[in-house]
Amino acid sequence: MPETLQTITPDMVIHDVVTKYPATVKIFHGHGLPCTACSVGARESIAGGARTHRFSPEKLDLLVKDLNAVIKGEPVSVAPKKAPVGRGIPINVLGGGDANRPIKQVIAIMSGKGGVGKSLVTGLLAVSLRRQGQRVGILDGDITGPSIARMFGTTGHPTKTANGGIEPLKSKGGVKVMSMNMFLENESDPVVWRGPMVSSAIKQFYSDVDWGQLDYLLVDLPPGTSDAPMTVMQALPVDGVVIVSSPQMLATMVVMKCVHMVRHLKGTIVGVVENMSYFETPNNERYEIFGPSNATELVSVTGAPLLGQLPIDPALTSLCDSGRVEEYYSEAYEALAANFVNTLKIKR
Ligand SMILES: Nc1ncnc2c1ncn2[C@@H]1O[C@H](COP(=O)(O)OP(=O)(O)OP(=O)(O)O)[C@@H](O)[C@H]1O
Repeated sequence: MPETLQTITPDMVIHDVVTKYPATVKIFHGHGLPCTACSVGARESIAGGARTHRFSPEKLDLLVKDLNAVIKGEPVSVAPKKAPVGRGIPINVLGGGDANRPIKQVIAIMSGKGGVGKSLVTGLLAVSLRRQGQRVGILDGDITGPSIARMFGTTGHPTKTANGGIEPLKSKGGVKVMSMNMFLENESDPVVWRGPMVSSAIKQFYSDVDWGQLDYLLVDLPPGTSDAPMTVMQALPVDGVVIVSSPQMLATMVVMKCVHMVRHLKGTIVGVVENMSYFETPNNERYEIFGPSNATELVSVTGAPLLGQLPIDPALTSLCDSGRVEEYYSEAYEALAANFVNTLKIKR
């Protein structure tokens, strides 16, 4: 039975309306109300937004009438306007569910603490997904500390495509990569930018890059829960978040901060990964170098499945440093990629 439509009223929060009825985003913009592209829209009512933008009562009535019309598939009084990728457009509204969009799933990889191997896990997950025949891109959202391009050995500067977009660099194995390093004269040049410039670069990496058709765009977020990762989460149509942690109590405590942040932004944690779980000797003996696993706890605090427990492997460091991450093979990463794909199939 079709779901009963709820009548949209001026007191409803803009975020709730566009989350429930994504078609309304273009109507808000058609009426010249940009709240869906602004962080205020996450908590502002339709009437409040209209007040801020000096709508007359009649104009507000017309907007509400059109919002109700569009959800019923009836004609509206304005030309629906394409909404910019913006802060107030909730996670999933721009993304999920549209089988025709060129990038099927945008997944952010996040860690509360720096150095737990988030970038490495992003890179190796992409490698394994690619081996399984998936079309994968990596957007290196760590603008001030990018490492993805180096890991894949993608050198050179991106060029313009025929339609004016930016062509991402492609790794040997076919992973499309976009990273700030590609725009620097020297890889070691620092990017000394304030927050707004960082967020603008990240948005451009999403919207101006010609990603083509992708099954997964993995976004390697900057570490922590500060302004930068929050911007990524708000600026891009993220369908889900994978949290990477390591077996330390401290890391689990910090994971809680990620969980709160993702929930605050109304996102979905699709899985957790425990990196550096153990070291395995050539005789298959396992040592838990950083202490016993706290995967069970990770699952319980996030409410998301454990996608993989990854070993410490000294071979990785030299492969990453020499841009040969795609030469690495480990069953643990193949299992991670398989779990990732299956989990997202279920979520879809
Ligand atoms: N499982 C592992 N085995 C061996 N080395 C690892 C493993 N995981 C990560 N490393 C190494 O640890 C270092 C830090 O990893 P990485 O840069 O991926 O961490 P990060 O969490 O993304 O860091 P940042 O906080 O700077 O973004 C790298 O040199 C990486 O090669």
